[in-house]
Amino acid sequence: MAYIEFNNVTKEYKTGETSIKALDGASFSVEKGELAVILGSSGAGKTTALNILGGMDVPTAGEIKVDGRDIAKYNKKQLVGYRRTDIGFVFQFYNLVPNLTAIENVELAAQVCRNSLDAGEMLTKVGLADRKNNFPAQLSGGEQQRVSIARAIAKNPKLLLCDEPTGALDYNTGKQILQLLQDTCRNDGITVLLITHNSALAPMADRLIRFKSGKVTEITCNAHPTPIAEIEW
Ligand SMILES: Nc1ncnc2c1ncn2[C@@H]1O[C@H](COP(=O)(O)OP(=O)(O)OP(=O)(O)O)[C@@H](O)[C@H]1O
Repeated sequence: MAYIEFNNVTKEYKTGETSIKALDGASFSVEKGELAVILGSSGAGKTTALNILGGMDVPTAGEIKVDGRDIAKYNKKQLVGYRRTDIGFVFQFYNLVPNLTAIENVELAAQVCRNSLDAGEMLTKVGLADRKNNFPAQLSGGEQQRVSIARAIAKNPKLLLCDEPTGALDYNTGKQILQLLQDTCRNDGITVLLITHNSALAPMADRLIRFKSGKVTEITCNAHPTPIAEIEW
């Protein structure tokens, strides 16, 4: 059994008479320690799949196994615990607490986890040791995203889920962030799932998962992923 098993998952949103199938029998798996890139056009169901995998949303039907446990069967309390301890999120717009410093933002996340890692060490890892006492407004977009990655990995999560993490960044800054995510996966053994619109990033993946109209239309495994530094777009 794979580390992540997303089996025949459906998510239907009903508003009045109309219903939208954001996911329509989507299936994929990811092995432990892999970097999986999720590609697909707008509205294909990528964010819905990631949110369900992260315990932020629940499926209408289907099975979602993470490390052998079916999280689709979790009750609300179990989902809170799962989100808190097992999942690190990185979003397009950082979502840092504005009136806390960089290190306080990382500590805040680490405090709620049992096996959390040292906040200062995580900021050093993402190259921000000398900016730890700055507030988010004093940091550039790329630096804020580094803090949000430090915050996510300080939880020592099973999965690092990244939804368009470079969507708000320029080319070079975005590339540095992708390098950091690739290094985190390689050096720390964290399983990383990364949503992007940029199909040029496909070669950086151990596994490429393509979504279309709520379904997974293609899964490709790559034995020799390309270092992000060698990818141009
Ligand atoms: N809460 C919701 N209520 C109703 N429809 C929703 C809701 N969330 C998502 N949808 C719909 O489900 C479909 C899939 O959305 P989703 O955000 O997962 O796509 P996506 O592939 O992540 O798109 P994008 O790349 O633009 O972020 C879309 O048609 C969207 O409008």
